[in-house]
Amino acid sequence: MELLFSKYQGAGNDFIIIDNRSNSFPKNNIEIIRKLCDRRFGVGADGLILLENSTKNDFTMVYYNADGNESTMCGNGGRCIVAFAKHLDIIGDKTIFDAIDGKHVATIKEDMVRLQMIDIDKIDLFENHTFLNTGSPHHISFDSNIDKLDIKKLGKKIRYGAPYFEEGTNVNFVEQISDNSFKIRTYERGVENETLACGTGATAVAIAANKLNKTTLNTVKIEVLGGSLEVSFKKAGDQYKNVFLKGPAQLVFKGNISI
Ligand SMILES: N[C@@H](CCC[C@H](N)C(=O)O)C(=O)O
Repeated sequence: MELLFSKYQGAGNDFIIIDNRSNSFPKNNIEIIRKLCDRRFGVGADGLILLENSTKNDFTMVYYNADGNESTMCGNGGRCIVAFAKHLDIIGDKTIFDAIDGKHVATIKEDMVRLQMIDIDKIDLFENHTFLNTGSPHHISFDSNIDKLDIKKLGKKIRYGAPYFEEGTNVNFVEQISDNSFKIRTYERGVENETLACGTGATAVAIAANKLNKTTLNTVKIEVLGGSLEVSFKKAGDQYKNVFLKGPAQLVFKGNISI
């Protein structure tokens, strides 16, 4: 079978995106998804995303990690699928789409996509880390010199350790740069390595930083290895609402591949 795909990247977090409105993609074949994401034997990507029909909104996003398993929300993937839908003329400059964690509103202007994320009302604070779910689970620890860290080794230990075990978590190492900017490096579950950016991770770090009084501002800049992201939110008591993730989402190339 010949498969038409597009490859997108958002701050260096890269995805294969496929128009599956015809339901012809073999979505239960983990091996095919894994091979397509393989950087030597396939197209190469951190994840694969299907654009499918929605009965209520513009489209549905279905997300798979590079290991072939369907996973929870992907913030950068969500921004990239908005750019893809716009390139397909499915949407204009605004959209509402469905994803595994619910309905998402987004806007696109040139290659910048601003995506609404879920509201957050539960943040677990521990002595040396913070844990919260922004559509995907995130373990966050603040450090002084994250450039020096072996993210793959440290991240893997936390991802497979207690209390996460097999289900796992994404792991973020964070360094404060200024009042409202932070540098982060993320180990992603399902890629099982460091990626150049993680959107749900950037969102989690911005909210954790506010919760821990590391910033009092409600627009936070997040520097990642692949570029810059911006997270804004409204704090209402213990809740964080109107959470938005903003950053670039760009087409890298399109192609056909036999599967
Ligand atoms: N890259 C993502 C997160 C994708 C999901 C994650 N790997 C998981 O399984 O939790 C993002 O941009 O949010």
